[in-house]
Amino acid sequence: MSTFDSLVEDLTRDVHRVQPKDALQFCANWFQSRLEEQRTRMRDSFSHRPSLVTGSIPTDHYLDNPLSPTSGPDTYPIFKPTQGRMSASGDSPFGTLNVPGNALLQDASRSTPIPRGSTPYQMEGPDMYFQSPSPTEPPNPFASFANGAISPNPGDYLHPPSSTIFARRTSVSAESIHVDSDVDEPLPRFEKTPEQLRRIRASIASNFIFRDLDEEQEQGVLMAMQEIHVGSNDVVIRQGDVGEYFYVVEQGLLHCYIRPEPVFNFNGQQHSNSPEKFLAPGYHPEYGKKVAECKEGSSFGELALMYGHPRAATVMAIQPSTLWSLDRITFRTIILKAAHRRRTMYEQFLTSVPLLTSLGPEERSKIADALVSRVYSDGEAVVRQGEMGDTFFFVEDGEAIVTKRFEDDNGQVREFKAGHLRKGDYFGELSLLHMEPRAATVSALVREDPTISRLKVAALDAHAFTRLLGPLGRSWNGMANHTNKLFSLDCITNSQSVACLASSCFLYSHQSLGRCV
Ligand SMILES: Nc1ncnc2c1ncn2[C@@H]1O[C@@H]2COP(=O)(O)O[C@H]2[C@H]1O
Repeated sequence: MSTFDSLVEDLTRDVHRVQPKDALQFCANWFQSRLEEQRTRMRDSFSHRPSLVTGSIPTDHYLDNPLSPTSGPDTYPIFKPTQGRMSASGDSPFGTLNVPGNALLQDASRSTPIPRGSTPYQMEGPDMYFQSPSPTEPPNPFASFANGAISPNPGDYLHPPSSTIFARRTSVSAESIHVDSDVDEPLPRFEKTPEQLRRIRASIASNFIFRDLDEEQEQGVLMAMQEIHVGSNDVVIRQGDVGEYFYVVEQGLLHCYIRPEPVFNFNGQQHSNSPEKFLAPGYHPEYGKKVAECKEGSSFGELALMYGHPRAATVMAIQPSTLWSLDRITFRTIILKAAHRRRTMYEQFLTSVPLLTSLGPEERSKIADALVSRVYSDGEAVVRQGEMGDTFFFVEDGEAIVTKRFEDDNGQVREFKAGHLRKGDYFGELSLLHMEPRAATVSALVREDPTISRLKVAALDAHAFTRLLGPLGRSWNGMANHTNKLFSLDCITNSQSVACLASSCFLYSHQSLGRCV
């Protein structure tokens, strides 16, 4: 697939997911963020080559222009987290961004913090809320490239988040965050009781947004969170607003609504939406169509924080609910750092995988973003023979055993060890390639040697596998055909030792010929 085709495919998926009210603006932002991501990668690869670092990187690879908000009228009262119940306040949504380390508050031309109470101008219509840099100018989606302002900290980039978080979407740079440095401006901290900490931990336990955090990062997140209680019908987020907080639901129920796109006639006049539509089930008279429910353990409000877009939906409490809010700066700083660390770790790992040697750094980077780590206890099965497969795996750490069952001539089921997988080996592609049940069982090695780590695999779902490992299609087929011709193989592993079964006999070869699971 060409780069263009794969970009369009990614964009189409994101548009379907977000269903933006202003599709053109969304696409413009999307492409801009992709461009930034690509520039960031280039900058990264330059910075890993010392000879190129000084003086020879094109200036635009260093540009990361902070947004330049201009004072304007507030459009909404907004609910802001307080240390107790949520309160309605007429303050600017930018007011609470006035925390240490927020580069968004640095107006590039003045280099002074934007005062509390100012907000970007918003063009307001019955169904439209566009951000504009000035009350008199239309929004310029490419402003950060057009004005050419140089960041006060060259090379100070906000890395795009892992695209595995939120289906391979990338971020728009709103704050400059040093993802590589350990020294950060202090993030907000709110003291908590052990009971509160326990409740937050329970609420985020199964939330994938927090999966990449190490202990210290998790601690930072826990301390920065604030408890909020909302009553029925309280609006927590309004579509079109600037995003300030991300929320985790501890208990309760909230609904997300999206207002319909405005419809224009040929004269450019807006049709009023038919009132009957809003009386239909699933519609809120003011906030539009219900698109999602947020229950215990789920979260919302991440999109605007990640991509610098206005809020994509209105979120309203249906029942009294307890939420934990996380401010935008902590969210971006910690979550992005974790994503960056994770990407770097996987990129390094993938360079050691022989199968991927033909791929370029950018392709490896995409795979790195799509991988999800899973850990298995000794003897636990990762895939089972006979089950349909929807995932492909690399062995990230530890070791795995491949076993195969078969019926002997007497009709008895027998099992034999068909392979031993180690770091860098892979399995699970056959059933994805041929849409067949798993040809063998792969389980975590039962360790007798205490120096061997627990089995950790990096998993790639079927969709990502097809998209990202598509370029290897010929190699897969080549391998499969080759091995089938040679041995009528049911099973060969990727290790240097290759075990295979042909007509109930074990052949043992020392070549890496093909695959089994
Ligand atoms: N279909 C949807 N489209 C957009 N946002 C959604 C949807 N379903 C749930 N949401 C959540 O609603 C939130 C509104 O604020 P954000 O745009 O920051 O992030 C959004 C998502 O977390």
